[in-house]
Amino acid sequence: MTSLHIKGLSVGYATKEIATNINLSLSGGQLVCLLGQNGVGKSTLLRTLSNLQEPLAGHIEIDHQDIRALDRRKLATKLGIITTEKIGMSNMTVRELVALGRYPYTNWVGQESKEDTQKIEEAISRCRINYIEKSKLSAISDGQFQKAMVGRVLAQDTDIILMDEPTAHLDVVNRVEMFQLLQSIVQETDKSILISTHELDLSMQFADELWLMNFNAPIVIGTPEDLGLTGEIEKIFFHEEFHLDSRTGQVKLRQEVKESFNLVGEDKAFHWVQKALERKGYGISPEGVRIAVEFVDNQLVWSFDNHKGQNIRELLEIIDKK
Ligand SMILES: Nc1ncnc2c1ncn2[C@@H]1O[C@H](COP(=O)(O)OP(=O)(O)OP(=O)(O)O)[C@@H](O)[C@H]1O
Repeated sequence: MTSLHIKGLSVGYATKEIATNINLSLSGGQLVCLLGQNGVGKSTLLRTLSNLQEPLAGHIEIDHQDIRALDRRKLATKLGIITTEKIGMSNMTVRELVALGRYPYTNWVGQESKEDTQKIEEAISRCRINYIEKSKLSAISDGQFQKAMVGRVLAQDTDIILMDEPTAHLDVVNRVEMFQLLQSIVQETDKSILISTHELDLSMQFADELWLMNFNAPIVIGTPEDLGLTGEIEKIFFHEEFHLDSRTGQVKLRQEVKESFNLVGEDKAFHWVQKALERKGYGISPEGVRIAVEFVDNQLVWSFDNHKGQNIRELLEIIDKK
């Protein structure tokens, strides 16, 4: 199995160094999510790892060979990358796009061998895009296009796959489907996938490992759970006015709590009432006035200070009037 080792790597541009002294490894059957704020250098790192950009210092080794010593075709049999650049081939069909992944293997006339055909068909099925394989790229949605791009890199059949923001511009259903697809690939094929992403909540749920990139700091590595526990995740998304709750991926405002309530009751009702109270600047504490909630016959029932009601808006109105 192919492995990638990064040793003392510095990445950046002639005008500025973006990240220095990076030491990391990537190998079999792992989905790794590279997280960090805009401009921290995620794309620069991915481009450097795939030899699209020269490192400023250090080495990137695949199977203990420096990638700069491998010719393009050889490297393309070991590592595949999907960047965010749009490819201007809208007249091509989905199948033709996936077939492009075979370029390191096809013979000089570009004819498809039996093995090529098999790999292309496998990639199409795995990405569940059979139903659009004859469609033109100009006639498919962003979500379908992203899956076709994954199909192309799967057809390339490399052990290591890098992707720059594979869920950019996708709706929530397609974003989840993309993460499920990537997880199934690493679990069933033993490939390693490294993606840069802004999807904190999905990364927490699907990644085997997170690489957290922060400005002027070493990259922090660990399982989502370890980094959630140690507070590292909240650190990289630090902001004076809000923070990201690493358990839920939700934004929480740092605001003065106006008043706290002793919220008690059923789980689902508790969750949504708590969310509403926090949005309005209230807190939850056993010392506060009691708010009891239930969820009966698919209906919220709350009671507070001699009032009873069935929706959260009424509860907030009563609290606000007090
Ligand atoms: N060709 C370039 N020449 C000089 N600086 C560049 C170049 N491309 C990017 N940069 C700078 O490098 C830094 C890192 O950019 P990069 O695109 O790698 O960040 P990123 O973490 O991928 O950001 P985003 O989340 O917004 O995609 C930024 O300050 C950016 O302005």
